Amino acid sequence: MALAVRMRVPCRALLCAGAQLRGAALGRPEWAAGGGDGARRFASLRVLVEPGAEGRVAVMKLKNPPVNSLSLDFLTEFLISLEKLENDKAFRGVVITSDCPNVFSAGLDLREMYGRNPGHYAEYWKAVQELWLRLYLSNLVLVAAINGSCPAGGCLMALTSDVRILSDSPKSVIGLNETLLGIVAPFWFKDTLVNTIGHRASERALQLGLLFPPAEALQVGLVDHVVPEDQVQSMALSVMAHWLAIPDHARQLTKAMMRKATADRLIKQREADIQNFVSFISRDSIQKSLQIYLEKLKQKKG
Ligand SMILES: CC/C=C\C=C\CC(=O)SCCNC(=O)CCNC(=O)[C@H](O)C(C)(C)COP(=O)(O)OP(=O)(O)OC[C@H]1O[C@@H](n2cnc3c(N)ncnc32)[C@H](O)[C@@H]1OP(=O)(O)O
Repeated sequence: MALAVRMRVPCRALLCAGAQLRGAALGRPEWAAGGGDGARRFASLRVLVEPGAEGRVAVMKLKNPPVNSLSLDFLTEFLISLEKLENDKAFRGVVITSDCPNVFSAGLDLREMYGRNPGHYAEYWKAVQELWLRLYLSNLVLVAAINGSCPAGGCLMALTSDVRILSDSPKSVIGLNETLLGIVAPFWFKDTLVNTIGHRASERALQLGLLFPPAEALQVGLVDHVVPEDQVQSMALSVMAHWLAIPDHARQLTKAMMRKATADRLIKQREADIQNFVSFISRDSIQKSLQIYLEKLKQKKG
């Protein structure tokens, strides 16, 4: 039974070791303990982890300004933080939120997917897979407190949570908008969406690259609650308390039962998925689409 509850994801240790090496190579400290909570509060450059009330819940704040794009450095730091929390038996739940105003996460970092070499694309995609697997199969209760815009990879990250709370703001749009960039959401992005909002709604949302405003996101089931911006965190903690009232072993086994088949589809073909990504993203036509999209983002500023 313990084996079933504690599902491990292969290659995690390797990825984390890689991250530590990368950080060390950059000559900066990996972790800084801080504040009165001593060892329980820790931070990397891009992820702040604070213990919440009663110490059973941690709040992870994404801090990769300006838009919390999921760069390789960010992903590796996030995975190390998550592993620390998973390994600390005191923690039963994590609220994931953003430290950047108006943006939860802008999704995958386009600069990691444009103008690089195949080896880099492969390393990056492996880290993206790892993020999804670790979050999707986490034994912790995960609540996404989505306090801003949440496109593409940001939406994928939120979809791995057990509950999503979205701030009621015109900036807080959420969805898998990959087609707008001329790229295609991989099957495991699609599976995660289908498991959340169903097949027909996903088909429409994915083809049109829809970014749902709060009321529509709630209606389609992409998020569970929409609340005023200043209540996102308190709502997340109150929902968390409800989920923590369930015995961990029963909840964890149920979560695994619901999610394992979806995760296994990727686990069984991780290497092929990496190769598909590398050949897709390396195509001249895809690189051109990304270039145009990046230029549009820059022009938007005027
Ligand atoms: C085979 C399948 C392969 C891939 C799957 C990919 C999934 C993805 O996640 S692709 C990424 C999709 N993301 C988006 O479409 C979001 C793009 N960004 C935005 O729409 C906006 O930036 C915003 C998130 C709504 C925030 O808007 P705002 O606050 O007005 O900031 P900006 O001025 O737009 O951006 C500031 C700065 O950040 C850069 N940037 C924005 N998004 C990304 C990103 N995803 N990756 C890298 N960089 C990003 C933007 O270009 C600006 O850069 P400057 O250098 O300051 O101009």
